[in-house]
Amino acid sequence: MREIPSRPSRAIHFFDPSNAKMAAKVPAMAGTVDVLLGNLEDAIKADNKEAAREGLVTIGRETDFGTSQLWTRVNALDSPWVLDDLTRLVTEIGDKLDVVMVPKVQGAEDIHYVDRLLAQLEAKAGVQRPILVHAILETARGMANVEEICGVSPRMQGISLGPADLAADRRMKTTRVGGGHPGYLVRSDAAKTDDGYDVHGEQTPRSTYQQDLWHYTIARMVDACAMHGIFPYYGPYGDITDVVGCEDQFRNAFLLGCVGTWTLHPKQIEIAKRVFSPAPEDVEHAKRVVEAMGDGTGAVMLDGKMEDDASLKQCLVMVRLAEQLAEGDPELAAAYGMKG
Ligand SMILES: CC(=O)SCCNC(=O)CCNC(=O)[C@H](O)C(C)(C)COP(=O)(O)OP(=O)(O)OC[C@H]1O[C@@H](n2cnc3c(N)ncnc32)[C@H](O)[C@@H]1OP(=O)(O)O
Ligand SMILES: O=CC(=O)O
Ligand SMILES: [Mg+2]
Repeated sequence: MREIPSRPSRAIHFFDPSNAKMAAKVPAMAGTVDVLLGNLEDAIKADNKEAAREGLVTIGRETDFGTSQLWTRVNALDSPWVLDDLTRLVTEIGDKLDVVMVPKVQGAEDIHYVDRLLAQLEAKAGVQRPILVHAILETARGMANVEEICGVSPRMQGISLGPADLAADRRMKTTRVGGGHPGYLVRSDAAKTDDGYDVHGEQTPRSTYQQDLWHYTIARMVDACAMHGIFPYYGPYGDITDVVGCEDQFRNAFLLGCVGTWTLHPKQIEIAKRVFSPAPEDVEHAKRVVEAMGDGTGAVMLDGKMEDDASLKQCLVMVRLAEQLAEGDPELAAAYGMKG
């Protein structure tokens, strides 16, 4: 493969194939969410690992996924389950499986191993196209090696941030699954008083602004992915009830360059689809810039602002994403004024 296929993947929706109630919902979700991911790793009880694997084989065989992709997250490479996960899934449903997500990737050697194993299993099972690989960025060593990981195999489809494991591995002092922390903030200066400085803000309140714990990590991941032509994603937002905080975290990732996110609960799917589809007003503006820029060179004024080759390129990113999403979604096509 010379180029990783770019398909909509705004929401990578996690389900537990060993949970009968959840698994029963999957066929009806096919075609409504960009990616359905059968999770075999964390969040699946050790006693249910085999049931989850077999549940995914059954779902893979029996479900018509329509426009949705089927992904899996296999167990970690140092676990007793991963060899059977890969062997069973590729030989039984390899033709349906688009992407294998590999957790806790440390370096190029992990991807080499999965790459070789997939090639052997694909050949054995007669799978006609390569199954792609997606790494989770959730160890400090993986973070240090992120550029190398992104470029190590032509199967590399993308990378997701794994904020929970990464926080633990880095020994961050948080206890959450993704999202921010109220203690990670900056504070305005203390006012000077006759007695010195009003450090507690008793007379002159000092404003605080919560900072983004994940800014550095996401930005570095985005650069590493862009450099190698693969796709970056935010990961889990564990506070299912905080739909507002979830939307903000997703939007930060979208603005920084991510193409999608994980969804852990059905209520996060709508948020992900909305946030990772460009806003119609931004698409409208981008189309006007493209129109105004003519052959794409020089500088023009539009609404009092200078536009040139560089802003045109940003606008083309927006328009092309909108066109891609409009192709499979009549409602978005209408909102963008594009052909569905
Ligand atoms: C750090 C990491 O690795 S994150 C990735 C690993 N974690 C996961 O994959 C978690 C996936 N999600 C879940 O397990 C669940 O959503 C939980 C445990 C968070 C919450 O589950 P519940 O307490 O059952 O949620 P809730 O009661 O709101 O569910 C409402 C309905 O949605 C269903 N549902 C919940 N989550 C999902 C899901 N991910 N996919 C499909 N259906 C789901 C429930 O079965 C329930 O169905 P019902 O109305 O027929 O009873
Ligand atoms: O697997 C995801 C994480 O945040 O850890
Ligand atoms: Mg993890």
